[in-house]
Order: sequence, then structure tokens, then C-alpha cells
Amino acid sequence: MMVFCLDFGNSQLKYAWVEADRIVDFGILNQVNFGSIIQICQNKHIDSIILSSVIDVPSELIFALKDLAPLHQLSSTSLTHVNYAQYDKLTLGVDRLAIAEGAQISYPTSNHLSICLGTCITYNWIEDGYFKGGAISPGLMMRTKSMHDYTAHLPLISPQMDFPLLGQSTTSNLLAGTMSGILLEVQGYIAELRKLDPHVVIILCGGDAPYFTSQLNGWDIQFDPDLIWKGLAGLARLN
Ligand SMILES: Nc1ncnc2c1ncn2[C@@H]1O[C@H](COP(=O)(O)OP(=O)(O)OP(=O)(O)O)[C@@H](O)[C@H]1O
Ligand SMILES: CC(C)(CO)[C@@H](O)C(=O)NCCC(=O)O
Repeated sequence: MMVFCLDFGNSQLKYAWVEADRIVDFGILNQVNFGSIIQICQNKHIDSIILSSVIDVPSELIFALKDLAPLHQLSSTSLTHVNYAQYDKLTLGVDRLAIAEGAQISYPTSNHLSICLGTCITYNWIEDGYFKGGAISPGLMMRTKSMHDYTAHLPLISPQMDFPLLGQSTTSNLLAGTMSGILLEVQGYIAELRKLDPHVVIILCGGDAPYFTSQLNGWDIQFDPDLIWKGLAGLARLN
């Protein structure tokens, strides 16, 4: 059963082909239109399509996808393994719903906190299968770009794998505040949640996660760049 998974985020439009829980192929689309989708569907057999989008999708694209194969567009009414009885599911971004689902499928008997370092940083906390709470904060690029955009003289910095706790110049101060700021935020959330539940499983995903994985060595964290695809493939089966 080949599932064509689409994840339309605020920075990137991503896709993956998932067959029997194995990610066969993945990539990035150029535009939100059918032309760019049909290019990557050449010679592919598709059993079903699942779309997670936190951006507006033209209705023509939805109709065209439905013509290609049975489509499930993820929404707050989608069936889920995670229970939302204690959370306002209507307000939750569908990408977070898919990530929480991926974490639940991967760790069905554990409590977990999934942290996605994307356009925004999102935290999803699931206890006994219930979505208990979360947090949203600005992502890496949003932090660097907004300090540049909202000031007269701060330069736009590029993220780097090596970053200091404190800097000795404007550029290294910006790097420290942005990169170490995110690291300390993530470590702070993990530490606080572990006070509540020492056995909580922590899973890190999202486009910016690789900047922080080596610094989080020794923190007993799972790094899973495919968490959203696992969630989407599971949701495609359920819906
Ligand atoms: N072309 C690009 N445009 C914007 N961000 C990019 C691009 N390439 C890489 N990035 C990095 O990816 C990060 C976004 O991560 P990711 O791709 O996981 O987000 P997304 O899936 O588009 O967003 P969302 O969080 O809305 O799902 C940005 O903070 C930036 O550092
Ligand atoms: C927070 C983002 C932008 C992360 O991609 C997305 O999940 C979203 O638009 N969420 C809606 C608000 C919420 O999740 O509560």
C-alpha cells in the first residue's frame, strides 16, 4: 500500500512516499500547484494520499489530488490514536496532530514530548495517550530574520552548527542568543517536564533539529526526522 504524504508547512512544501511503514522517497515541492505534484508522481502507483497543510491550499489542487487517488485532508475531525478529550483539538495545527500521532505510534506505551524545530518550535505533550498540552515559540529563521527586520542595524545572521553561549561581537552575540537561546529553551522544557514525569520520552524532529542534536547528546533524546511521515502514514490507514 503506497501512501503519498504531503506536508505543507510555512517554510517548505514536503512530500514522502511511504510503503508498509518504510519511507521509500521524499523531497521538497517547488510550488503549491498540481504541476509540481504531477512531476513527482510520474510512473508511481498511489493507493492513497494524505495532506497535512497549515497553509491555505487552492481548491483546484484538492480536486486534482482527489482525481489522482483517494485523498484524506487532515483536519480536527480526522480519527487519531491520540485522545483529545483534554485539549481543544479544533485549534491545533494539523502538522502537530501528525507529529503527535507519529510519536504515539512509535512509543504507544510511553508518555512523550515531541519537539518540532520548524518555522515555529512546537511542543506536544502526551500522557497516557491523551494530548495534555503544548507550546509554540518562534523558530530559528523567525528569530534571526525578525531581529534583522525589526531593528535599524542588526545584521541577518546565518545559523551555524558551532555556536557560543555568549559572543564577543554583534554577530556572535546574535548567534549565541539565537542558537543557545533555542538550545536552552528546549533543555528547559525537557528538564521541567522530567520533573513531572521522569520517564517521559523526548523526541526531536523538524528542519532545524540537526543544529542541536550534538549539543543534546547525553540528554537521552530520540532524534526522528521521519516522525511526521510515520504519523501521516498511520493517519492514512486510520481515516
Ligand atoms: N527554503 C527555505 N525556506 C525557509 N526555511 C528553510 C528553507 N530551507 C531550510 N529552512 C530551514 O527550515 C526551517 C523550517 O523547518 P521545517 O522545514 O521543518 O519547517 P516547515 O515544515 O516548513 O514549517 P512548519 O513548522 O510550518 O511545518 C527554517 O527555520 C529554516 O532554518
Ligand atoms: C504552529 C505552526 C505554525 C507550526 O507549523 C502550525 O502548527 C499552526 O499553524 N498551528 C495552529 C495553532 C496551534 O497549533 O495551536
